[in-house]
Amino acid sequence: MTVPDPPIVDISTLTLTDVAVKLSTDPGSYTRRDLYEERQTPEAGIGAFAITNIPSGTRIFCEESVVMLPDEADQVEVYNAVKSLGEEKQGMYWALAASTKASRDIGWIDRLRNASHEDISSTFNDLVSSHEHAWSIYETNRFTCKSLDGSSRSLGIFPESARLNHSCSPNVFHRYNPVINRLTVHALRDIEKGEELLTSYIDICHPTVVRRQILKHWGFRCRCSACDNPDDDEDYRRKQIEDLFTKISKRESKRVKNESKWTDKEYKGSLGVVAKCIKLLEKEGMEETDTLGVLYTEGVRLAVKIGEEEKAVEWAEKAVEIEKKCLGEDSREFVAAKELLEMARGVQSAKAERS
Ligand SMILES: C[S@@+](CC[C@H](N)C(=O)[O-])C[C@H]1O[C@@H](n2cnc3c(N)ncnc32)[C@H](O)[C@@H]1O
Repeated sequence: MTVPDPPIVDISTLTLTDVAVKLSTDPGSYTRRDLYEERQTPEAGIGAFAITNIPSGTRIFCEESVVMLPDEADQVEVYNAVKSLGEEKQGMYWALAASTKASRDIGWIDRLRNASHEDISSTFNDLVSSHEHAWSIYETNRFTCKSLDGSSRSLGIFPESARLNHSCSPNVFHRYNPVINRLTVHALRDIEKGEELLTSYIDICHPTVVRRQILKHWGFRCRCSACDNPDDDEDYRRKQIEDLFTKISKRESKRVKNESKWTDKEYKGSLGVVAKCIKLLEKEGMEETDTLGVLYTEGVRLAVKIGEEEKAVEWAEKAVEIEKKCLGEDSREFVAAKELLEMARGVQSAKAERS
């Protein structure tokens, strides 16, 4: 039986007001220094370490940016933004790590020279060095900040969260939340006292060789368990996951173009690919919003479409759990997942009443 298209909640169409009216409290801005401390690590500069057991889903950071600039900002704009900060925030900025190499693009140096109306020749070298230092800090510590509708991207510096080192098997999850204009960091699993809090700077679905290549940007070689013991099986599974994501997105683009001609068989085919990928992700313990969260949501849509309401409700419940754990109840993803669950339950009860 083919049911009519359900009222799918597309999170990109949820407006700020839609989400804001569902929020009752302002989360404030905080870092849970009762849960972690910063200290020097042997090889990775400063890191953040749990000083007590931290349960899965705990929000550890909820931080405002000190600098947030459009994606395309250059060295001059970054430097000017930093110099316009108050003394305390500037101090926090300059204290951050600077690991990236100088950019090969030197066009900004001409722009800097042209922008100055004074004779600065004697201090020009120092000025260029300061710009390069500000840029390297920016490049080392920036977090991506997407607008609510996902149409624009900025880069932000959040000086407390910037102390989080990287792992390809992370135990915390970071994401800029445009609803509350904060970067949030949540525990992805139960974290034991003494463990370092590690987030992933990159898409963890890539195999080791690709992850290493991307991580060169930050000037280090990752020593996490996935990179140090690159087990062929694990790498193969990550590659499989990456390929399945590509397949799912290709099928989805094809469906959008041929919506009216898309048959039940094709919906079932897509559901099969999604279910396979979900199984692999569950096995790998990749339980983030960008991996399992996205797939559960896609799976619910397909399962409802071909009349597998029980599966749809099961996955929608899991999607709600994942969004709550990774992003919290004040995220649009959580709100959308709850609405998806209500929709799936609604379709299920309507079917039960009919039969
Ligand atoms: C955002 S900062 C993280 C905090 C930094 N350790 C500090 O001292 O402020 C990123 C930099 O930390 C270091 N880093 C992060 N994760 C690392 C890792 N897994 N192994 C070695 N160095 C790492 C690299 O120098 C990287 O460019």
